[in-house]
Amino acid sequence: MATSSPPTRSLAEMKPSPRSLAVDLLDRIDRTGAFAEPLLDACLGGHVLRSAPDRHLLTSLVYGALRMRGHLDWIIQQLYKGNFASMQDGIKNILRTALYQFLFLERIPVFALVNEAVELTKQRYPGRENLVNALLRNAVRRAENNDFSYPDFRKDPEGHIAILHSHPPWLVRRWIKIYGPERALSLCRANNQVPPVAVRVNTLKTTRPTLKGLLEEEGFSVTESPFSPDGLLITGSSDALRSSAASRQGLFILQDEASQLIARLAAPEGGEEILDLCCGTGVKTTHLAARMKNTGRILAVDLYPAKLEALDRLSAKMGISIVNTLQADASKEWGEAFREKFDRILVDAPCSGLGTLRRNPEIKWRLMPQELPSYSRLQGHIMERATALLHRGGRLVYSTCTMLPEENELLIGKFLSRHDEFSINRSPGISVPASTRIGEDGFFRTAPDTSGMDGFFAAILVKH
Ligand SMILES: C[S@@+](CC[C@H](N)C(=O)[O-])C[C@H]1O[C@@H](n2cnc3c(N)ncnc32)[C@H](O)[C@@H]1O
Repeated sequence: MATSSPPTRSLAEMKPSPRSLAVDLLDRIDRTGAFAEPLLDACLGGHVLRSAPDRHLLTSLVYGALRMRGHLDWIIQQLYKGNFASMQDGIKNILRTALYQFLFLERIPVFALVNEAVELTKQRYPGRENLVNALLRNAVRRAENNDFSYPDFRKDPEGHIAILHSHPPWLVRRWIKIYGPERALSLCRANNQVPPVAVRVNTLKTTRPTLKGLLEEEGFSVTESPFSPDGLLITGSSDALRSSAASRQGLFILQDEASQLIARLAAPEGGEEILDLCCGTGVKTTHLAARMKNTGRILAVDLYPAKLEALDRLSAKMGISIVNTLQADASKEWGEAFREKFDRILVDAPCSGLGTLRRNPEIKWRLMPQELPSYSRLQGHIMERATALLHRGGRLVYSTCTMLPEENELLIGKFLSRHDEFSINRSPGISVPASTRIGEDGFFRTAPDTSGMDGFFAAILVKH
C-alpha cells in the first residue's frame, strides 16, 4: 500500500462536513493503525458536527467505507489505468467514501457526492481532481448500467465473497475451508451489517427494568436482549447513548451480548478470589465484580498500564471496590505467592479479533495471515502459566473473539493433551440462554450470522 501522506491539515482548518471528516478519519486509521471507534468518539465528542443527521452520516461513511473497502477497491481497479497500489491513500479514501455513498446509501444526489470529492481532492491533492472526477463519473455510469461483472458464486465462491462481500481473499479461503462456501457467505454478509447497540446493565447500581425505563424516558427505544440476562438492545446511535444521564451515572456499559455471556460462563461467586489475566480496560472484569455483588477479590492483569488506568476509572464509575490491578506479562513465570491462589481464572486472550468485524472492520484489512501463529503461541503460553495459579476444583475459562480453530478448538485440544489434570466442564451450571450456545463438544460459540452476536469462543475447564 502507498504510504505517502497528504499535506497535513488540522481538523480546525478543514471544512467540517461529514464527508471531509470521514476522509480525514479514514486517512488517520490507515496511517496510524488506530481503530475507528475511539477516533470517531473523539471527533463526535469534540462537537465538530452538531446536527444528528451529519453525525450519523459521518459514522456511516467511516464504518461503511471500511466494511466495503474490498468491494469499492475492486470497482476502482476496474476503471483505473494506473497502478492502484501506488495511488495515494488519501485519494483512495476520497474515492471510497464517494463510491460508498453512491452504491450503499440512499438519497444522496450523485452530483453532490462527486462535487464534494472533487473539491476535496483539489484542496488536498491539487492536480488530481480530474482523475477523481473521471473515475467517479465512470463508476456511476457503469454501475447504473449494471456493467460490472462480479464472479459467480457457484463457479468462484472465493472471488464472489471476497469482492461482493468485501473480505480479504485469504480469509474467505480459510472460512470456506472451515465452514464451506454457504456458511462463509452468510458469515461475511453478516460481518458487513451494522451491529446492534447492546449495553450491559450495571446490576450494582440498578436493574434491567429500571434502566430500560430510564433510557426510554431519555427517548431511546429499548428491548431486553434475548441471550444475556444483563443486557438491553437500544435502537439509535451509541453516540447519543454515551452522553445520556444514565451513562454518566455508570448505570451501564456498552458491550456486545456475546461478550456479556463470558463472565456468566466463569460463574464467579461472592467472596471468591478471581484472576482476570487479560483484563484490558475491564469490560468483563466489571461484569465479574457485579456478578460477585462486589464481594471477594479480583486481580486484574494486563500488559498495558493505560488500560489498567482506564479500568480503575471504570470501576470507580460503576461503584466497584474489589478490583486490584497489576501490570504484568501473563505469559511469563508467576511467583510462588500466586500458586493455586485463585478459585476462578478468566483468560480472555489476545486474539485476531475476527469475530468482531462488524464493529472493527479495519481488522480484516490489517491482519496478515502470517501473524496468526504468533497469536496461537501467546495464547498457549498464557494458558500454560495460568494452570499453576488455579486451585484444584477451580474453573478456568478461556475465551476469544475470533473464529479460527488454531486460536480456539485446536488450541484447547493441544492444551488438554498436555494437561490431564484439566477437563472440559460439560455441566457448568449457567443460565439457559447462555448454555444454548454450548455445542456437543462442550465449546461455547457465537457468530454474527447465527445469533446476531459477535463471534466469540469459550471453553470452560475444570482442574482436578
Ligand atoms: C481480548 S483483550 C481483553 C479484553 C478485556 N478482557 C475486556 O473484556 O475488555 C486481550 C488483552 O490482553 C492484553 N495482553 C496482550 N498480551 C498480554 C500479555 N502478554 N500479558 C497480559 N496481557 C496481555 C491486551 O492488552 C488486551 O487488553
